[in-house]
Amino acid sequence: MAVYTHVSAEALGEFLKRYDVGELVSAKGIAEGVENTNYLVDTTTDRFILTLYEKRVAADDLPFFMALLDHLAEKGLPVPPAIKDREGVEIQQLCGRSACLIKFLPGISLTTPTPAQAQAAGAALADMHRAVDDFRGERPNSMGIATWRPLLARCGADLDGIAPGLFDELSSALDRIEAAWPTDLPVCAVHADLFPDNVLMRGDAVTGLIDFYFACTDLRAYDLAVMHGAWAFDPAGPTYRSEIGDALIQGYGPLTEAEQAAFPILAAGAALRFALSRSWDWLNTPADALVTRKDPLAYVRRLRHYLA
Ligand SMILES: Nc1ncnc2c1ncn2[C@@H]1O[C@H](COP(=O)(O)OP(=O)(O)O)[C@@H](O)[C@H]1O
Ligand SMILES: N[C@@H](CCOP(=O)(O)O)C(=O)O
Repeated sequence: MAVYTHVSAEALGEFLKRYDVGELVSAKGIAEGVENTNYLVDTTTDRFILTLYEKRVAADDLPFFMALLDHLAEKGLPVPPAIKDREGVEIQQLCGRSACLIKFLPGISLTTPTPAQAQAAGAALADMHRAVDDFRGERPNSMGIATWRPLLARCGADLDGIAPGLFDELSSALDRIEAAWPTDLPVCAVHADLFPDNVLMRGDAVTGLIDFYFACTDLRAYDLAVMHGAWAFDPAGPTYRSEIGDALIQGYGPLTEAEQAAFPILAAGAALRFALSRSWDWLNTPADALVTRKDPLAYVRRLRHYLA
């Protein structure tokens, strides 16, 4: 459930008057998602997503995310830019939160992708990386390799409550990953969280890349490595679906030799990143919270696969 902040019909009707989007017809809270409050909003002229940014998205980062979305939309990518109000403003305040009215994109979020869908999604990631060639915005990765050791330390011995020996296992995985992490690969603006649920599709066609709230400047092959872990395994983690992994990489197109050589360690790093962030959430989200906690062990299993 991802409606943390309730927006009354009166407040929303008043908010929409800033825009040239007609009158409010209906608004429904969207259950999917974990980070922000999202509403599906219908007006007399169109359909939109209203997002209120909750504590995990820093207000200072919103200009980077919105500039990136504007840049990609101008290049024809299927991403949802924020709608500008009559004065050209994208980032607003509503109910005490930063908020944006966002273009609605058609399509459905994937759960179990087919090889053809994985190929199309890999190609869409490559399109994005080409399109940011002339994007000048920069944002350090707030969940990048430099943050993994401090996060591991913050989780600490409590990790062993998730699975016996987990702290030691993640510590030695991090030692290996840090020692082998490449520093000289091509860097660009990356999505950094392009899981199947962040890709909207109709059949085998990508109709939307959404949820850019981890986007940052990092190794471009790391973006593909994040996708590889998220797409090419069964959800619980132990079974690698090579036909999906191959289709994703084929869709993305050729990596440099150095990127290919580094790919297993990048994929291990990505698996560790999600094992750690999910572990932190697991340990710090009450079991009766509105949000469904995601299983950290699904990413520990992927980590074992990449480091085997
Ligand atoms: N621009 C959009 N167009 C259509 N649906 C969207 C759009 N943005 C979000 N959604 C829907 O809302 C859900 C949650 O959005 P998401 O950005 O993933 O939330 P969160 O940031 O909280 O994880 C998505 O799974 C999708 O169904
Ligand atoms: N994709 C991450 C969690 C981030 O959540 P999102 O709803 O913002 O994509 C995970 O699965 O751990």
